[in-house]
Amino acid sequence: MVDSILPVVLDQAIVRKEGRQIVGPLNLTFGREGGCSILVGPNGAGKTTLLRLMHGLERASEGRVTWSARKDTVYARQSFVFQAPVVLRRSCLENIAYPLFVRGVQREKARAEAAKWIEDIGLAEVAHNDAHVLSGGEKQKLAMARALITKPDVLFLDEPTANLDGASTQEIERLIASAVQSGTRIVMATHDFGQARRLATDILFMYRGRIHEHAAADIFFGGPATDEAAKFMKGDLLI
Ligand SMILES: Nc1ncnc2c1ncn2[C@@H]1O[C@H](COP(=O)(O)OP(=O)(O)OP(=O)(O)O)[C@@H](O)[C@H]1O
Repeated sequence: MVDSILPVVLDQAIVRKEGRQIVGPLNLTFGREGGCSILVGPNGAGKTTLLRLMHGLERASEGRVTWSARKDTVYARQSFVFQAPVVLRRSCLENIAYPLFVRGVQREKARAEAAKWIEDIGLAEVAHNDAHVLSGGEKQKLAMARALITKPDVLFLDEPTANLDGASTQEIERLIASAVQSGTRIVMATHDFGQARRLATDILFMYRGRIHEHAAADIFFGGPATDEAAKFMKGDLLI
């Protein structure tokens, strides 16, 4: 078994939709060094498309995305949490255990592991309730636990706290920080600069489908190198 599905390399990767180039060409590598890479940039810059491309939900129209493992391993060892939490028609506990079930882990063992996670996210009392009755913040915590239970090499997060209040955001950020500590590489999009400052090891500033700037978080927040990023940081409209 490989140690990690990383590095992943994007080589001249382009995504076109309806004849329009919406992302790329991108040349990028996410290595094994760990951490939390955060994508920032205006609406429509291509952040979601880039995350989906890496996760295999979009195909490169040109160029390549190359992982350091076979396809089946790559799919098994990465997860994605969307802005709107995805909840399966099952109990809360079974939602969290589900990725272990599909990987062939024995049911009791999977449930025992899920029970630790449900305790950790504060939903033990509703473990056997239908997950659809949870609040938005609770659903997102559930989605995070389900994404993390397999200890993925990489976790993609697309604005995971966009619709959440402060307390729920804090909980999700705790899970993200703890995943980074455990060695999961995070690649995440956010519009929340405070969150980017709290979590990022490096920042990728995206604009019009391209990465305009990629820098260590302290360097980026100390003063972006490009005019576009500086304007964006100031809150100026980028058109
Ligand atoms: N399926 C599609 N068909 C056509 N155009 C698309 C499709 N998906 C995305 N786009 C376009 O691609 C561009 C990039 O979209 P994307 O959602 O990746 O941007 P984003 O940076 O995540 O934006 P936001 O911050 O608003 O979420 C946008 O102009 C969008 O309209």
